[in-house]
Amino acid sequence: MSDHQNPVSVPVSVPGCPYSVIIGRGLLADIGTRLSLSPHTQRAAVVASGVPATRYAPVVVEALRSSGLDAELVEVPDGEEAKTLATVEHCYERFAGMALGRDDVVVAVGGGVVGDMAGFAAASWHRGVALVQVPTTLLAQVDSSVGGKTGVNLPSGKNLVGAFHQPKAVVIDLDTLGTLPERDRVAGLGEVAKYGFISDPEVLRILEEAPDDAIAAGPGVVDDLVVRGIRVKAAVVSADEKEAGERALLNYGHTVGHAIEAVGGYARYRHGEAVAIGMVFAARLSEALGSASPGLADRTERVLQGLGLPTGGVTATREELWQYMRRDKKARKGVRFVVCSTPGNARLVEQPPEQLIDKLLDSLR
Ligand SMILES: NC(=O)c1ccc[n+]([C@@H]2O[C@H](COP(=O)([O-])OP(=O)(O)OC[C@H]3O[C@@H](n4cnc5c(N)ncnc54)[C@H](O)[C@@H]3O)[C@@H](O)[C@H]2O)c1
Ligand SMILES: O=C(O)C(=O)C[C@@H](O)[C@H](O)[C@H](O)COP(=O)(O)O
Ligand SMILES: [Zn+2]
Repeated sequence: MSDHQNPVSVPVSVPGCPYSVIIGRGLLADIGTRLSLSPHTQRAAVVASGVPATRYAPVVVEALRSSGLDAELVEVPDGEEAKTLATVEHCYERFAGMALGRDDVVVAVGGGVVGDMAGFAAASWHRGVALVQVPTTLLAQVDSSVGGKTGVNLPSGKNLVGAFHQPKAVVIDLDTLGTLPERDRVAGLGEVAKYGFISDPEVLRILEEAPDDAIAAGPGVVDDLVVRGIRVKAAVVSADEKEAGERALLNYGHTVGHAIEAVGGYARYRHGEAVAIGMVFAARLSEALGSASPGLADRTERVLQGLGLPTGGVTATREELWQYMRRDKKARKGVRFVVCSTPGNARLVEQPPEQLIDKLLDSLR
């Protein structure tokens, strides 16, 4: 589908700050030529952790230096437990040390954790500097790098602090998936499957027909899945940047998923795994409310299990889960959930009966 000669470009038409998502292979070595930064940009803080900090961020730093920028690696602690204000503060201190100014740029190289955390650092440093996303996990390539949701977790809940801050560009180099461990490839497929339930049923067909190819994440099936996912995400955020309506559908499976992550201290589950369990809950809720025809929940479990994603085994009590679900950012008078009627069609429901929610939470054990 795409290589460094012919990358695919998907436009994100957010009013006032449109940008492109460039998807291809071998894109990092000349990334500097792919970004249209301000002519006043002098410095770039390249934020990364873990394997991307040693393997991909140095390539990005070198490429930006070749383009004339004063680029520095800002290494941060790795993993969901490090998606905190303390890590953001560490970034601020490094930005201060390199005199990162208003015309300069933050480049996030890594998974969704680094993208969200460094994105929030960019949104708040000097009240907002330019951001470029270079996602290196499947989850970040198909979801988190696009749309401008940035932020960090608190012990009291997931992504409770943050800002909408759109990137200037997103550069997806699919070759980086070659070093991604299987657990993270599979977790990313949780968000891929989500697009099948809320918008593009063809995604589910692909996951059902070729689960092993999807898990392998080699060239071919995964390229198609990333482009399909990004097209859905770009269309949704272009229509509803700040989640006044339709964007909430991207939260399918997340009300329970985020609660499961938080109860586990952000250490037990990958985000995509927790969302998978949350989608089983959402499908059962959809059926129980008569919003979906019978069979949706069974199909959900089959697809997710076929990919090696968890569909139950939750040890948290319903009281623990409620504590976090009540703080969900979609909540109004009460907790709101995204339900699915048929694959490709989803909507929000207000405050389903608490007894029903309790019964369905128990069913996730
Ligand atoms: N902003 C959004 O719209 C949005 C959307 C979905 C998810 N998220 C957030 O994304 C986060 C989850 O992201 P994630 O699943 O990418 O996890 P992650 O960022 O923790 O990455 C998982 C692990 O993979 C490593 N890694 C990254 N790229 C690698 C590579 N190419 N090779 C080897 N190792 C690599 C990381 O260092 C990390 O150890 C959650 O915090 C979630 O809330 C945000
Ligand atoms: O982009 C969105 O909007 C999403 O909801 C995408 C989700 O996959 C993602 O996990 C997001 O960070 C959740 O947002 P939140 O507002 O519930 O924290
Ligand atoms: Zn998500």
